[in-house]
Amino acid sequence: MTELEKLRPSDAATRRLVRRLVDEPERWALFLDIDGTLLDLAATPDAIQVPLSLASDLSAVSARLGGALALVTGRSLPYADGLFAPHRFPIAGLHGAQFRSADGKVNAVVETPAFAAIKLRLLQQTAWMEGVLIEDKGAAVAAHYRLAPAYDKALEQIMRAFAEEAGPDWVLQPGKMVFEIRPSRADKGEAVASYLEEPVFAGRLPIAIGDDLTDESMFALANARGGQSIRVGSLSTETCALAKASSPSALRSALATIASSSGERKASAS
Ligand SMILES: O=P(O)(O)OC[C@H]1O[C@H](O[C@H]2O[C@H](CO)[C@@H](O)[C@H](O)[C@H]2O)[C@H](O)[C@@H](O)[C@@H]1O
Ligand SMILES: [Mg+2]
Repeated sequence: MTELEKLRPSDAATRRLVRRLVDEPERWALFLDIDGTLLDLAATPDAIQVPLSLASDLSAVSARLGGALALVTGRSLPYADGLFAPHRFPIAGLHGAQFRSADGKVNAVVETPAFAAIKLRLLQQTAWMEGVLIEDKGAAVAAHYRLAPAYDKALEQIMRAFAEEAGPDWVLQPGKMVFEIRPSRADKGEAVASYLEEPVFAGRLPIAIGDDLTDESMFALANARGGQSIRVGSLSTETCALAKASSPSALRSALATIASSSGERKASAS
């Protein structure tokens, strides 16, 4: 049994991922969501834990793919950078509204004074909701009710009204125990499409891996381009993802296997 087989990830979708990226690294481009996909979900946005070897594993997998690995997240770009420093990946933050190319160029929506005023009123209007957390992400804002599920409906109403008031440049983005108001000009699918125009990614088949509603647009894009899409963990809503992985830890173990198999190809091929 090869080293690769001893480190077998825990489910079929991640096993296929390992096979693909080990046997044909020149063929694929990898687009990874962060929360609920690379990282286990936590009670609050800042309570997440980044496993020690994850950043270096991601860097090794990126090297194996010739740099064709991007993170596509609802987190802000600076926040996502901080999770994996000193490694710097191509990152699309705020669900695609902040975009850093493989060559480091950044194109991002900035908040307006009117949006800043809306965020302030949101804080004031939800101050009484014990356990609701407002996450200010600059050109986006998230209202979390993971610690206060009873406020789900009331919070949705408030966020819907503010999204309306913010106008066509912003849109309501529901997620796991969260309602967000994010810039409407780009979603994760459009971010992946933009990466696929870049020399590092061009000509490769996309593999999009995510866990939440916001990832459906990149699953659809990957599927439409003849690539693969994997939904991680459990979510009650329908998905267009072609495969399911059991958990972020199953995905992390697959990435560790790929990272540790530098140079090794299919045993039978050797
Ligand atoms: O697109 P992602 O990288 O998955 O980011 C989506 C949102 O993730 C964060 O919220 C979620 O994770 C939190 C920590 O595990 C959890 O407490 C919360 O309930 C989840 O909704 C982040 O706070 C958001 O800004 C992201 O948009
Ligand atoms: Mg996620």
